[in-house]
Order: sequence, then structure tokens, then C-alpha cells
Amino acid sequence: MTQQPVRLSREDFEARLRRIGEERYHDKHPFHHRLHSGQCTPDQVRAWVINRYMYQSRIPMKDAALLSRCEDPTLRRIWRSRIEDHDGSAERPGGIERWLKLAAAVGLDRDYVASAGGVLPATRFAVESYVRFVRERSLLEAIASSLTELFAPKIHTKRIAGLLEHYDFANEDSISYFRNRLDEAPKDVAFGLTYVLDHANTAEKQEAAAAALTFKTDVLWAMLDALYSAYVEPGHIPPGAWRPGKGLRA
Ligand SMILES: O=C(O)c1cc(C(=O)O)c2c(n1)C(=O)C(=O)c1cc(C(=O)O)[nH]c1-2
Repeated sequence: MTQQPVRLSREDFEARLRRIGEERYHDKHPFHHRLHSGQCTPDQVRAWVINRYMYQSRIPMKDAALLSRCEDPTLRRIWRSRIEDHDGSAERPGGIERWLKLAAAVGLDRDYVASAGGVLPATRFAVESYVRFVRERSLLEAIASSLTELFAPKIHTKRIAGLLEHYDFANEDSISYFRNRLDEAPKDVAFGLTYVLDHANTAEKQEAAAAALTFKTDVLWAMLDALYSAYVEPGHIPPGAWRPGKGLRA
């Protein structure tokens, strides 16, 4: 006989979500260990910046996909600040602009990075699957998939310290993307977590929300696996992907 899932209390369900991060979040990936401890070569840092740009550039598109399906104006108003954080405004640069500043600081041509031309195929597939997930699944699952951000401030703090300590390109200006996220992410995630805890009010919905968060940890992990295999070991760069020496700043 198959066991019926049991509805967890709010506290236990939150603890279950947090455990998913403790076990599966990409802060544990060996590529991040290398990056944060100063073991990446300049080209490995460049490969990371190029590939991660693909993720950054699609975040506002997935948030727009979420908004387009959202009937509640209050939810839309709160969620749209995420798009503003990344896209900025005429007066205020956003996260994408700050990422391109980081790209220039590591020696890359910003137009090359913004073209997403050299992105690894697996990065593209992973990011596209995240956007599609948010477009197609329930609003609860879409919002639950953003909850990896619960775990992001810890990795951003570690990254800021690691980059500043180990890499010549790192200074307050070039790493401003991560400082800003430390201000922006807590409000996003507080809202997202409350929404998920309030709306996952059956065992089935709790299962679906936990699965959505697990799926998202897989998206992030898969991107770093691809990066590691192409640019660390065994160093199999797929056809068409960025090769060291290309896309450099004049
Ligand atoms: O550097 C990181 O490790 C990291 C992870 C994540 C994440 O957990 O999805 C995000 C970010 N950064 C980030 O900067 C960001 O803006 C962001 C938005 C989202 C999302 O799913 O809506 N995740 C993340």
C-alpha cells in the first residue's frame, strides 16, 4: 500500500524547505569552493561570469512570466520590484548593469557577455527550463522555486569576502552586484516564504512546493557541473562555447 503524504505543520514544512537548501544548494558545489577560495584561474572566473550572465538575464523574464499569470494586483505590485531590481531604471542602474560591470572588471567585453554568445549548452538548457517551469506550473510552485534565495545571502557574503581577498579585479565597484543583492534578497524571500507557507495548505501542495524548490536547486547545480566539466576538469569545451582568449575587452 502506498502511503498518503501527511500535511506538515507550518514550522515543520518551513524546516523541510530549509533542509532542501542545506542538502542541495549550490554553495556546496566544488566550483564555488574553488571560486571563493581563490583557486580559480582568471579564465575560469571569466567562464563563470559569462555563463552566470545567462541566468541573470533570464531572471526578470521569468518574473515577467510569473506576473503575466498573476490576477492579484497586490501580488503583482510586490513581485514587480524584482524586475526593477534587475533591469534598473533610467536613473538607477540595475543588477544586469552591475553584472556587466563585473564582466568588464574581469577583462571581458561587455557586449560579448551581453550577447550570451559563448554560453555553454547545458547552462542554456538549465536556465530555459527554469523560465519554462515558472511559466507553466502553478503560481505556488513558481513562487516556491524562487526560494533558493533563502540561501543566497550566505553565499553572497562568502563570495564578497573571497573575491576581495583573493582576486586583483575585485573591489567595491566591481563586486557591487553582490552587495546590492544582500539588500534586495531579504525582502523578496520574506515575501516568497510567507506566500508559500500560507498557500501550501494541503499535503499535496506542500509536496509540490518542496519539489519546485528541489527542481531549482538542480537548475543551479547543473549550471556549475557544466562549467566545471568545460573549464576545470576534464576541460571538454563544447563546440561553440566560449574559449579563453575570446570576447576580451579591448
Ligand atoms: O549568486 C548566487 O548564488 C545566487 C543564487 C540565486 C538563487 O539561489 O537562485 C539567485 C541569485 N544569486 C541572484 O543574484 C538573484 O538575483 C536571484 C534571483 C533568483 C530567483 O530565483 O528569482 N535567484 C537568484
